[in-house]
Amino acid sequence: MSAHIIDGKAFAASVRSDVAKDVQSLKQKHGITPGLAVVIVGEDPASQVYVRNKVKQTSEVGMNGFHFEYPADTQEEEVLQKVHELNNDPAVNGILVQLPLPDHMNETAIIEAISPEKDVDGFHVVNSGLLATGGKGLVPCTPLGCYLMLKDHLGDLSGKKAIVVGRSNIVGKPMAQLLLDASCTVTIAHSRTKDLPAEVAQADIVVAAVGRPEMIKGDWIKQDATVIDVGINRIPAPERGQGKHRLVGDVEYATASENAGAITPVPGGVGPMTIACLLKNTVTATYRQNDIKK
Ligand SMILES: Nc1nc2c(c(=O)[nH]1)N[C@@H](CN(C=O)c1ccc(C(=O)N[C@@H](CCC(=O)O)C(=O)O)cc1)CN2
Ligand SMILES: [Mg+2]
Repeated sequence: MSAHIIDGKAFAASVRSDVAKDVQSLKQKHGITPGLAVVIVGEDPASQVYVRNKVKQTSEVGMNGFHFEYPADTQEEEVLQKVHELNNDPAVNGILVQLPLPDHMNETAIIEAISPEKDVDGFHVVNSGLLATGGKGLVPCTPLGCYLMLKDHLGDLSGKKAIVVGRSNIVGKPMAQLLLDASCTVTIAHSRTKDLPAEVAQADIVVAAVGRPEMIKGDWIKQDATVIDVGINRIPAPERGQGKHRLVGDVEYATASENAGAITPVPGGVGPMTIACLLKNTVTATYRQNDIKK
């Protein structure tokens, strides 16, 4: 049977609509307009598209957006200076520095310079520590989006076997923490995992975040499993014409759809939820900074 398609685009629209209501209420009841500052360094075309969408959606939900662009050869010190300025700006409730940064910059140093209360990407070590210890921090947007889609589709996740393929600090590890927190039995798989097909075949929930096109084969997927595909890979598509490309995920979508109970598409799955959760985190940060209970 063909899997249910989890429509991340529609779900993201509903998250944004809830965010817009919260923003309206913050303005009316408290006279506060949440502000999100986005910093981008360099000219990576994909990053520029993501940042443009972040800035556009920030204003669509009624928040103030602040956008700072730096050329690729900017010194790290200049970006750190901007982060310090934004940390001290009361009109700014959320700060994010778009990744990846140019090679000469120390990504960790820049992320750690962001005030944890304004770190709406949830990448600061204080926020990862809070997530790991069950505290109330800010949760990275992509895993938060995956988690919300899983909860919406499956309801109670407790007791389910979940596998997260990929162990990055920004997706794999926080995703595993969220699933563990929801009482799943969690396996984190990576490039050294022995017999990955056998590990995947046991999972009720598969989160693929390896960044390798269609690496997870459809026939590995257990019958009726829920598959969340974080990968966004651009591959050549000569069938569409010379020099053309298409997007695929980390999961072999067509064959996985035959076994899975539900699956996220690429595009239109996890990607749109990343930006919706960024806006959600900015509202959460604003509530907390102003000691307002929702
Ligand atoms: N500071 C951050 N940097 C990066 C993050 C992040 O969360 N914070 N995540 C990614 C990029 N990203 C947001 O920044 C992002 C990626 C993809 C999408 C998205 O909507 N993708 C579409 C397809 C778009 C396309 O055609 O290329 C989809 O999946 O439908 C949104 C946000 C790395 N950097
Ligand atoms: Mg992300």
